[in-house]
Amino acid sequence: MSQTTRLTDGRKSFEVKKYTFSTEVIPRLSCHDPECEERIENGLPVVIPDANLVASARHWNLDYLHDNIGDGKFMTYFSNSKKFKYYDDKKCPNIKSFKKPMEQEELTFDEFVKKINKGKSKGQRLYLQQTLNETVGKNIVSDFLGFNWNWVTAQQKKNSFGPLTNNMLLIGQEGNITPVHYDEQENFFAQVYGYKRFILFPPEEFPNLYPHPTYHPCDRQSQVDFDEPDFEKFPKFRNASGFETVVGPGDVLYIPIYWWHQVESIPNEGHTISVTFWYKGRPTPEKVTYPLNAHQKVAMMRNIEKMIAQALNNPDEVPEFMQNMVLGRYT
Ligand SMILES: O=C(O)CCC(=O)C(=O)O
Ligand SMILES: [Fe+2]
Repeated sequence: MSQTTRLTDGRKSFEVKKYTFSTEVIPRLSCHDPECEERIENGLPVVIPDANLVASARHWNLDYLHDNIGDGKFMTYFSNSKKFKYYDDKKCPNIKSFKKPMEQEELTFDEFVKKINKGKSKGQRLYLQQTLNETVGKNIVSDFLGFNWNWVTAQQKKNSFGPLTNNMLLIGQEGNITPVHYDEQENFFAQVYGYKRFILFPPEEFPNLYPHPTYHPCDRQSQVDFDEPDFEKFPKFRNASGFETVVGPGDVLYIPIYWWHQVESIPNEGHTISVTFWYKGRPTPEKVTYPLNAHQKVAMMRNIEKMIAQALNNPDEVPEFMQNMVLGRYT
């Protein structure tokens, strides 16, 4: 029997699966609370219930989007399990034995809605993940313009984030899971419809989470499966300890750059709808201070790994090269 635990978003409470690691709750703070500002400034996650970032989209649901989103194409992922583990198509040739963990196809919104129902009979799940673009209909444009750009742009300026790179629309079936990974951008994650469980780990947890090599299609994703952790292969995963929360309609979660996150659409209203606000990170400071922080060290490791892979010009040679460099010398 798998154990469960209860999590709340402050309004509703949910029974969720209990994993092997311990977690603390991510603080939920008003956008007017100085502590909320402090956390964002210090690169710490916080749930903000009253930023009204996507209040203009509070009426969004599948029917409304179906009628208003237009005839554009939406990248949709198909998985035969609950998990949607991201992979980079361009890196697939680097690993000959790599089996794609999911399929992807660009669909119109109408096709997406129809395929959700077809998928159900085949035990196949869908997850739409598409950057909002100019193909959307006029009502969606108007909702988009009504986002609280004042608040989010003020945050960007105050915290010296780089430019906004995109707003990704995510529509997932309940039960869908985005396995644990980190992104190289700052993210104000806005929940529109339904509830999502977020499990976060700070960049310091890099050694406990065993990310795939940078040249692997699943770069930035952990190799550890939370449902069946292989402690022999990944012994330090026993030391992992994280943070978690549930976000519901109207909530914003600040996910700091390089913070690990697993995201689970909680079974409740059939599906979930979210919009991301991704920003480039802060510029590297002119005067570096020491010791470097964990996120700077992760960025450095990535650069060194990429340099080695590029210099060898053959991904197959990287593991032995890395081992020769480290094993028995630094271990
Ligand atoms: O909501 C999800 O399923 C994934 C979201 C995510 O990974 C992100 O916003 O960076
Ligand atoms: Fe992410």
